[in-house]
Amino acid sequence: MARTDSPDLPNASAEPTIAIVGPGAIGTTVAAALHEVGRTPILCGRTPRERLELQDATGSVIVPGPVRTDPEQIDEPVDLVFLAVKATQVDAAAPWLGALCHPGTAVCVLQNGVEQEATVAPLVPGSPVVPSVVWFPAQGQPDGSVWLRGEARLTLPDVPAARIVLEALRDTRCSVETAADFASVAWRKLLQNAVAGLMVLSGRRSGMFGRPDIARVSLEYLRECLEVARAEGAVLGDEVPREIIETFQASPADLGTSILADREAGRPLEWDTRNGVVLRRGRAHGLPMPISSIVVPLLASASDGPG
Ligand SMILES: NC(=O)C1=CN([C@@H]2O[C@H](COP(=O)(O)OP(=O)(O)OC[C@H]3O[C@@H](n4cnc5c(N)ncnc54)[C@H](OP(=O)(O)O)[C@@H]3O)[C@@H](O)[C@H]2O)C=CC1
Ligand SMILES: CC(C)(CO)C(=O)C(=O)O
Repeated sequence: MARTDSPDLPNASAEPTIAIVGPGAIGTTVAAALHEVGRTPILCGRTPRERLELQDATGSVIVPGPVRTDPEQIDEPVDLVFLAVKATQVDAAAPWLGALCHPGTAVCVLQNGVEQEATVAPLVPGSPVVPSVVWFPAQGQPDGSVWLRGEARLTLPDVPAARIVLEALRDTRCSVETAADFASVAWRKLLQNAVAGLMVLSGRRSGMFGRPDIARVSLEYLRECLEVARAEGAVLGDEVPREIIETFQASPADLGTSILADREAGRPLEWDTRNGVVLRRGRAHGLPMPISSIVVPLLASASDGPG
Protein backbone atom coordinates (compact mmCIF):
# COMPACT_ATOMS: atom_id res chain seq x y z
CA MET A 1 0.00 0.00 0.00
CA ALA A 2 1.35 3.41 -0.88
CA ARG A 3 1.46 5.76 2.03
CA THR A 4 1.75 9.53 2.01
CA ASP A 5 5.14 10.34 3.48
CA SER A 6 5.04 12.40 6.62
CA PRO A 7 7.91 13.55 8.79
CA ASP A 8 5.65 12.94 11.81
CA LEU A 9 5.16 9.27 11.11
CA PRO A 10 7.72 6.47 11.48
CA ASN A 11 8.51 4.07 8.64
CA ALA A 12 7.28 6.74 6.22
CA SER A 13 8.10 4.98 2.94
CA ALA A 14 7.15 1.37 3.74
CA GLU A 15 3.88 -0.46 4.40
CA PRO A 16 2.44 0.81 7.68
CA THR A 17 2.44 -1.66 10.52
CA ILE A 18 -0.93 -1.91 12.23
CA ALA A 19 -2.15 -3.32 15.55
CA ILE A 20 -5.66 -3.80 16.89
CA VAL A 21 -5.97 -3.54 20.66
CA GLY A 22 -9.29 -5.08 21.70
CA PRO A 23 -10.28 -7.71 19.12
CA GLY A 24 -13.97 -7.75 20.05
CA ALA A 25 -17.00 -6.87 17.92
CA ILE A 26 -15.59 -3.67 16.44
CA GLY A 27 -11.92 -4.74 16.54
CA THR A 28 -12.72 -7.96 14.67
CA THR A 29 -14.62 -6.05 11.98
CA VAL A 30 -11.72 -3.69 11.32
CA ALA A 31 -9.17 -6.52 11.55
CA ALA A 32 -11.15 -8.47 8.93
CA ALA A 33 -11.41 -5.42 6.67
CA LEU A 34 -7.62 -5.00 6.82
CA HIS A 35 -6.86 -8.70 6.42
CA GLU A 36 -9.07 -9.03 3.34
CA VAL A 37 -6.80 -6.59 1.48
CA GLY A 38 -3.54 -8.06 2.77
CA ARG A 39 -2.90 -5.61 5.61
CA THR A 40 -3.29 -8.14 8.42
CA PRO A 41 -2.88 -6.40 11.78
CA ILE A 42 -1.19 -7.62 14.96
CA LEU A 43 -3.98 -8.64 17.36
CA CYS A 44 -3.66 -7.62 21.01
CA GLY A 45 -6.28 -8.78 23.47
CA ARG A 46 -7.10 -10.18 26.83
CA THR A 47 -8.29 -13.68 25.93
CA PRO A 48 -5.88 -15.85 23.91
CA ARG A 49 -7.32 -17.04 20.59
CA GLU A 50 -5.88 -18.59 17.45
CA ARG A 51 -7.97 -16.55 15.03
CA LEU A 52 -10.86 -14.12 14.70
CA GLU A 53 -13.96 -14.69 12.62
CA LEU A 54 -16.28 -12.12 11.10
CA GLN A 55 -19.61 -13.15 9.62
CA ASP A 56 -22.02 -11.16 7.53
CA ALA A 57 -24.80 -11.85 5.06
CA THR A 58 -22.24 -12.81 2.39
CA GLY A 59 -20.14 -15.28 4.36
CA SER A 60 -17.28 -15.30 6.81
CA VAL A 61 -13.70 -14.04 7.01
CA ILE A 62 -11.05 -15.65 9.19
CA VAL A 63 -8.34 -13.35 10.48
CA PRO A 64 -5.24 -15.34 11.45
CA GLY A 65 -3.93 -14.72 14.95
CA PRO A 66 -2.80 -15.46 17.41
CA VAL A 67 -4.40 -12.89 19.66
CA ARG A 68 -1.46 -11.90 21.81
CA THR A 69 -2.11 -11.31 25.48
CA ASP A 70 1.24 -10.11 26.81
CA PRO A 71 2.38 -6.59 25.91
CA GLU A 72 5.92 -7.51 26.93
CA GLN A 73 6.10 -9.75 23.88
CA ILE A 74 5.78 -6.78 21.53
CA ASP A 75 9.24 -6.20 20.07
CA GLU A 76 8.77 -2.89 18.35
CA PRO A 77 6.23 -0.11 17.96
CA VAL A 78 3.84 0.10 15.03
CA ASP A 79 2.71 2.95 12.78
CA LEU A 80 -1.01 2.73 13.57
CA VAL A 81 -2.95 1.37 16.53
CA PHE A 82 -6.71 0.88 16.46
CA LEU A 83 -7.90 0.95 20.07
CA ALA A 84 -11.19 -0.97 20.23
CA VAL A 85 -11.54 -1.88 23.89
CA LYS A 86 -14.57 -0.59 25.79
CA ALA A 87 -14.14 2.83 27.37
CA THR A 88 -14.22 1.06 30.75
CA GLN A 89 -11.16 -0.99 29.67
CA VAL A 90 -8.83 1.75 28.47
CA ASP A 91 -6.72 1.94 31.63
CA ALA A 92 -6.23 -1.83 31.69
CA ALA A 93 -5.16 -1.71 28.03
CA ALA A 94 -2.56 1.02 28.66
CA PRO A 95 0.39 -1.44 28.72
CA TRP A 96 -0.43 -2.33 25.10
CA LEU A 97 -0.29 1.31 24.14
CA GLY A 98 3.05 1.65 25.92
CA ALA A 99 4.47 -1.30 23.98
CA LEU A 100 3.01 -0.45 20.56
CA CYS A 101 3.42 3.33 20.44
CA HIS A 102 6.35 5.61 20.04
CA PRO A 103 6.17 9.29 19.20
CA GLY A 104 4.44 9.48 15.84
CA THR A 105 2.41 6.27 16.12
CA ALA A 106 -1.18 7.27 15.34
CA VAL A 107 -3.80 5.90 17.73
CA CYS A 108 -7.28 5.69 16.23
CA VAL A 109 -9.89 5.18 18.94
CA LEU A 110 -12.79 2.99 17.83
CA GLN A 111 -15.23 3.74 20.62
CA ASN A 112 -18.43 5.54 21.39
CA GLY A 113 -18.43 8.88 23.18
CA VAL A 114 -17.08 12.39 22.90
CA GLU A 115 -14.20 12.02 25.36
CA GLN A 116 -11.95 9.62 23.41
CA GLU A 117 -9.10 12.05 22.91
CA ALA A 118 -9.18 13.34 26.50
CA THR A 119 -9.08 9.79 27.86
CA VAL A 120 -6.47 8.25 25.58
CA ALA A 121 -4.02 11.11 24.86
CA PRO A 122 -2.48 11.10 28.38
CA LEU A 123 -1.61 7.40 27.90
CA VAL A 124 0.30 7.97 24.63
CA PRO A 125 2.45 11.08 24.98
CA GLY A 126 3.76 12.19 21.60
CA SER A 127 1.31 10.08 19.61
CA PRO A 128 -1.54 11.77 17.75
CA VAL A 129 -4.92 10.43 18.88
CA VAL A 130 -7.61 10.22 16.21
CA PRO A 131 -11.11 9.85 17.63
CA SER A 132 -13.78 8.25 15.49
CA VAL A 133 -17.49 7.76 15.14
CA VAL A 134 -18.24 4.07 14.65
CA TRP A 135 -21.54 3.75 12.81
CA PHE A 136 -21.97 0.01 12.34
CA PRO A 137 -23.56 -2.60 14.60
CA ALA A 138 -21.46 -5.69 15.29
CA GLN A 139 -22.42 -8.42 17.74
CA GLY A 140 -20.23 -11.00 19.44
CA GLN A 141 -21.69 -14.49 19.03
CA PRO A 142 -21.63 -17.37 21.53
CA ASP A 143 -19.05 -19.24 19.38
CA GLY A 144 -16.66 -16.27 19.56
CA SER A 145 -17.32 -15.05 16.02
CA VAL A 146 -18.64 -11.56 15.30
CA TRP A 147 -21.80 -10.83 13.32
CA LEU A 148 -21.58 -7.62 11.33
CA ARG A 149 -25.12 -6.30 10.92
CA GLY A 150 -24.58 -3.25 8.72
CA GLU A 151 -22.14 -1.51 6.41
CA ALA A 152 -18.84 -0.88 8.17
CA ARG A 153 -18.30 2.87 8.27
CA LEU A 154 -16.25 5.36 10.30
CA THR A 155 -16.13 9.15 10.48
CA LEU A 156 -12.90 10.85 11.56
CA PRO A 157 -12.01 14.46 12.19
CA ASP A 158 -10.32 16.21 9.29
CA VAL A 159 -6.86 16.32 10.90
CA PRO A 160 -3.43 15.37 9.52
CA ALA A 161 -3.16 12.20 11.63
CA ALA A 162 -6.38 10.88 10.08
CA ARG A 163 -4.47 10.33 6.83
CA ILE A 164 -2.80 7.12 7.92
CA VAL A 165 -6.19 5.71 8.98
CA LEU A 166 -7.73 6.65 5.63
CA GLU A 167 -4.85 5.00 3.81
CA ALA A 168 -4.87 1.87 5.95
CA LEU A 169 -8.59 1.36 5.31
CA ARG A 170 -8.53 2.46 1.67
CA ASP A 171 -10.28 -0.02 -0.65
CA THR A 172 -11.54 -2.10 2.26
CA ARG A 173 -15.10 -2.97 3.29
CA CYS A 174 -14.81 -0.35 6.05
CA SER A 175 -15.45 3.05 4.50
CA VAL A 176 -13.98 6.12 6.16
CA GLU A 177 -14.96 9.74 5.76
CA THR A 178 -13.66 12.85 7.44
CA ALA A 179 -15.77 15.65 8.85
CA ALA A 180 -14.68 19.26 9.23
CA ASP A 181 -17.15 19.65 12.12
CA PHE A 182 -16.39 16.31 13.76
CA ALA A 183 -17.71 17.46 17.15
CA SER A 184 -21.23 17.83 15.77
CA VAL A 185 -21.10 14.37 14.19
CA ALA A 186 -19.78 12.85 17.42
CA TRP A 187 -22.51 14.49 19.49
CA ARG A 188 -25.17 13.27 17.09
CA LYS A 189 -23.89 9.72 17.49
CA LEU A 190 -23.73 10.21 21.26
CA LEU A 191 -27.42 11.11 21.27
CA GLN A 192 -28.13 7.84 19.47
CA ASN A 193 -26.07 5.96 22.06
CA ALA A 194 -27.67 7.78 24.97
CA VAL A 195 -31.20 6.79 23.97
CA ALA A 196 -30.03 3.25 23.13
CA GLY A 197 -29.19 3.04 26.85
CA LEU A 198 -32.94 2.80 27.51
CA MET A 199 -32.70 -0.74 26.07
CA VAL A 200 -30.68 -1.68 29.14
CA LEU A 201 -33.43 -0.40 31.43
CA SER A 202 -36.16 -2.31 29.61
CA GLY A 203 -34.06 -5.35 28.67
CA ARG A 204 -35.46 -5.03 25.14
CA ARG A 205 -34.00 -4.34 21.70
CA SER A 206 -34.74 -1.82 18.95
CA GLY A 207 -38.31 -3.10 18.55
CA MET A 208 -39.23 -1.32 21.78
CA PHE A 209 -39.03 2.05 20.00
CA GLY A 210 -42.13 1.00 18.06
CA ARG A 211 -44.20 1.52 21.22
CA PRO A 212 -45.75 5.02 21.26
CA ASP A 213 -45.03 5.43 24.99
CA ILE A 214 -41.33 4.53 24.55
CA ALA A 215 -41.05 6.74 21.47
CA ARG A 216 -42.50 9.66 23.49
CA VAL A 217 -40.17 9.33 26.46
CA SER A 218 -37.21 8.71 24.14
CA LEU A 219 -37.96 11.90 22.25
CA GLU A 220 -38.11 13.83 25.52
CA TYR A 221 -34.78 12.37 26.61
CA LEU A 222 -33.21 13.14 23.22
CA ARG A 223 -34.44 16.73 23.32
CA GLU A 224 -32.80 17.14 26.72
CA CYS A 225 -29.54 15.66 25.33
CA LEU A 226 -29.79 17.89 22.25
CA GLU A 227 -29.71 21.03 24.39
CA VAL A 228 -26.50 19.78 26.01
CA ALA A 229 -24.95 19.01 22.62
CA ARG A 230 -25.78 22.51 21.45
CA ALA A 231 -24.38 24.06 24.63
CA GLU A 232 -21.18 22.13 23.84
CA GLY A 233 -21.06 23.76 20.41
CA ALA A 234 -22.60 21.01 18.28
CA VAL A 235 -24.62 22.26 15.35
CA LEU A 236 -27.66 19.96 15.30
CA GLY A 237 -31.17 20.73 14.13
CA ASP A 238 -34.50 20.21 15.89
CA GLU A 239 -35.17 17.24 13.62
CA VAL A 240 -32.36 15.11 15.08
CA PRO A 241 -34.30 13.45 17.95
CA ARG A 242 -37.09 12.32 15.64
CA GLU A 243 -34.61 11.07 13.04
CA ILE A 244 -32.82 8.98 15.65
CA ILE A 245 -36.06 7.39 16.86
CA GLU A 246 -37.11 6.71 13.27
CA THR A 247 -33.78 4.98 12.66
CA PHE A 248 -34.38 2.63 15.58
CA GLN A 249 -37.96 2.05 14.43
CA ALA A 250 -36.72 1.11 10.97
CA SER A 251 -34.08 -1.30 12.36
CA PRO A 252 -34.68 -5.02 12.83
CA ALA A 253 -36.65 -5.45 16.05
CA ASP A 254 -33.94 -7.76 17.45
CA LEU A 255 -31.09 -5.32 16.83
CA GLY A 256 -29.51 -4.52 20.17
CA THR A 257 -26.72 -2.21 21.19
CA SER A 258 -23.30 -2.92 22.64
CA ILE A 259 -24.27 -1.63 26.10
CA LEU A 260 -27.19 -4.09 26.16
CA ALA A 261 -24.79 -6.91 25.19
CA ASP A 262 -22.63 -5.96 28.16
CA ARG A 263 -25.66 -5.86 30.45
CA GLU A 264 -26.81 -9.29 29.29
CA ALA A 265 -23.31 -10.67 29.92
CA GLY A 266 -23.07 -9.03 33.35
CA ARG A 267 -20.10 -6.88 32.30
CA PRO A 268 -19.43 -3.28 33.41
CA LEU A 269 -21.35 -0.77 31.29
CA GLU A 270 -20.16 2.30 29.41
CA TRP A 271 -22.83 4.26 31.26
CA ASP A 272 -20.63 7.25 31.97
CA THR A 273 -19.26 7.47 28.41
CA ARG A 274 -22.70 7.24 26.79
CA ASN A 275 -25.13 8.78 29.30
CA GLY A 276 -23.24 10.13 32.30
CA VAL A 277 -21.27 12.52 30.11
CA VAL A 278 -24.49 14.21 28.95
CA LEU A 279 -25.62 14.72 32.55
CA ARG A 280 -22.20 15.99 33.66
CA ARG A 281 -21.90 18.45 30.80
CA GLY A 282 -25.55 19.53 31.06
CA ARG A 283 -25.18 20.30 34.75
CA ALA A 284 -21.99 22.23 34.05
CA HIS A 285 -23.99 24.38 31.62
CA GLY A 286 -26.77 24.85 34.20
CA LEU A 287 -29.33 23.05 32.04
CA PRO A 288 -32.35 21.25 33.53
CA MET A 289 -31.65 17.51 33.27
CA PRO A 290 -34.74 15.77 34.70
CA ILE A 291 -34.63 12.63 32.54
CA SER A 292 -30.87 12.14 32.69
CA SER A 293 -31.06 12.54 36.47
CA ILE A 294 -33.13 9.34 36.57
CA VAL A 295 -31.63 7.38 33.68
CA VAL A 296 -27.98 7.81 34.66
CA PRO A 297 -28.15 6.50 38.26
CA LEU A 298 -30.21 3.53 37.05
CA LEU A 299 -27.59 2.67 34.41
CA ALA A 300 -24.74 3.26 36.86
CA SER A 301 -26.25 0.92 39.42
CA ALA A 302 -27.08 -1.69 36.75
CA SER A 303 -23.37 -1.59 35.93
CA ASP A 304 -21.65 -1.20 39.25
CA GLY A 305 -24.18 -2.20 41.91
CA PRO A 306 -24.14 -2.66 44.82
CA GLY A 307 -26.74 -5.36 45.22
N1 LIG B 1 -20.49 -3.39 19.00
C1 LIG B 1 -21.03 -2.39 18.33
O1 LIG B 1 -21.96 -2.59 17.55
C2 LIG B 1 -20.53 -1.01 18.50
C3 LIG B 1 -19.62 -0.67 19.48
N2 LIG B 1 -19.15 0.61 19.55
C4 LIG B 1 -18.17 0.98 20.56
O2 LIG B 1 -16.95 0.38 20.22
C5 LIG B 1 -16.18 0.10 21.41
C6 LIG B 1 -15.82 -1.38 21.41
O3 LIG B 1 -17.04 -2.09 21.55
P1 LIG B 1 -17.19 -3.65 21.19
O4 LIG B 1 -16.30 -4.03 20.10
O5 LIG B 1 -18.64 -3.90 21.08
O6 LIG B 1 -16.64 -4.31 22.55
P2 LIG B 1 -16.26 -5.82 22.83
O7 LIG B 1 -16.52 -6.05 24.27
O8 LIG B 1 -16.88 -6.72 21.83
O9 LIG B 1 -14.70 -5.85 22.56
C7 LIG B 1 -13.74 -5.37 23.47
C8 LIG B 1 -12.51 -6.22 23.28
O10 LIG B 1 -11.47 -5.66 24.09
C9 LIG B 1 -10.83 -6.77 24.76
N3 LIG B 1 -10.17 -6.29 25.96
C10 LIG B 1 -10.68 -6.05 27.18
N4 LIG B 1 -9.73 -5.63 28.03
C11 LIG B 1 -8.59 -5.61 27.31
C12 LIG B 1 -7.25 -5.30 27.64
N5 LIG B 1 -6.88 -4.92 28.87
N6 LIG B 1 -6.31 -5.40 26.68
C13 LIG B 1 -6.65 -5.80 25.43
N7 LIG B 1 -7.91 -6.13 25.06
C14 LIG B 1 -8.85 -6.04 26.00
C15 LIG B 1 -11.97 -7.70 25.05
O11 LIG B 1 -11.46 -8.98 25.37
P3 LIG B 1 -12.34 -10.17 25.99
O12 LIG B 1 -12.73 -10.97 24.77
O13 LIG B 1 -11.40 -10.88 26.90
O14 LIG B 1 -13.52 -9.54 26.68
C16 LIG B 1 -12.69 -7.67 23.71
O15 LIG B 1 -12.07 -8.51 22.77
C17 LIG B 1 -17.07 0.54 22.57
O16 LIG B 1 -16.74 1.85 22.94
C18 LIG B 1 -18.49 0.51 21.97
O17 LIG B 1 -19.36 1.41 22.62
C19 LIG B 1 -19.53 1.57 18.66
C20 LIG B 1 -20.43 1.29 17.69
C21 LIG B 1 -21.03 0.00 17.54
C1 LIG C 1 -24.65 0.00 16.82
C2 LIG C 1 -24.93 1.26 17.63
C3 LIG C 1 -24.96 2.40 16.66
C4 LIG C 1 -26.29 1.14 18.26
O1 LIG C 1 -26.55 2.12 19.17
C5 LIG C 1 -23.87 1.45 18.66
O2 LIG C 1 -23.20 2.44 18.68
C6 LIG C 1 -23.63 0.44 19.72
O3 LIG C 1 -24.18 -0.67 19.66
O4 LIG C 1 -22.85 0.74 20.63
